[in-house]
Amino acid sequence: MVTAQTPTNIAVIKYWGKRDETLILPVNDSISVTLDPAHLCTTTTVAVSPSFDQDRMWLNGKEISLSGGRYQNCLREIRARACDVQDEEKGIKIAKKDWEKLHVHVASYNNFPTAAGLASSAAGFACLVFALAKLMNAKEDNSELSAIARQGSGSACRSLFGGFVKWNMGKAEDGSDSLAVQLVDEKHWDELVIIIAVVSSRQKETSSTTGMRDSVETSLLLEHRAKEVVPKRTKQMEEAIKNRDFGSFAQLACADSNQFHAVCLDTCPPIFYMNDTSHRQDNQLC
Ligand SMILES: Nc1ncnc2c1ncn2[C@@H]1O[C@H](COP(=O)(O)OP(=O)(O)OP(=O)(O)O)[C@@H](O)[C@H]1O
Ligand SMILES: C[C@@](O)(CCOP(=O)(O)OP(=O)(O)O)CC(=O)O
Repeated sequence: MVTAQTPTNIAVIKYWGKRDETLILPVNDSISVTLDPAHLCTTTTVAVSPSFDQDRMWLNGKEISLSGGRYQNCLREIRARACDVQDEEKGIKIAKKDWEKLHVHVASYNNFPTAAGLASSAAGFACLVFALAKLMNAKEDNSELSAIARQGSGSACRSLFGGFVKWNMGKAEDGSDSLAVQLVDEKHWDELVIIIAVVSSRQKETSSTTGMRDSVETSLLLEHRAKEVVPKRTKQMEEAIKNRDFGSFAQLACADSNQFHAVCLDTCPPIFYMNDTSHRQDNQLC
């Protein structure tokens, strides 16, 4: 049995739009900051036993179906990388080839609202992949694991690292170069404080997956954003982070967030992720 804890991450240059829905390959690079694990995080326990007759998962205490492609992709990819496990003290010996036949049980808890816009899928899939990799003794490093977590939820690839993280969109059709890299670790800018103001803990009306699919199909602004705006803005953001230049960082993050919401509004049917409270707080902050 293995237990892992993974924090969520908040994008300051946002991922919005896929060029491949199955492999979860994005239309632009993105940059995020990973929160302190003491705050918004997922805790996931994975267990294996010869008595389990199928893979099962409980999320926040309720059983969920693992039949969806995203969970199956993560399980399959980690199983393919499983290695021998031997713990003489505990009398455990599992050979590499046995993992194909063994089933896992997963229990996961988010200590913050699920599916409410706080990146529960990011912390959730990163934690699941990390815990499975430890359980099955996979030898891959965190960037390699990020490419697997990405197949659970795009933003999850960035939660495998602390500090500021970049998800390189990559070019390869098989997604092999679409992975996360750490830009700077959590100590680089430790005077930066992130305040999360929860304006609603209700489940969003449009999931990120559906929302970005509609945007890719209908928003011309998305195409302009991905091709013209984000490449330049990503470089500027990397520079602001490297220099701990809060003025530029804040300006770029606000501009990117506003453009993301503009793309949502440019989508048919339009998507609204902000409510009256968010607008009131925006007015106070800007
Ligand atoms: N701890 C977890 N382990 C595995 N999967 C999870 C976990 N938490 C959430 N998920 C999955 O992620 C889905 C929610 O993802 P969704 O992208 O809609 O919302 P979000 O990630 O909270 O918000 P956003 O992406 O806008 O920040 C859940 O329905 C569930 O399938
Ligand atoms: C607005 C975002 O938070 C969207 C995150 O979308 P997801 O990663 O949740 O989407 P899927 O890949 O379909 O699971 C921006 C971001 O985190 O970069």
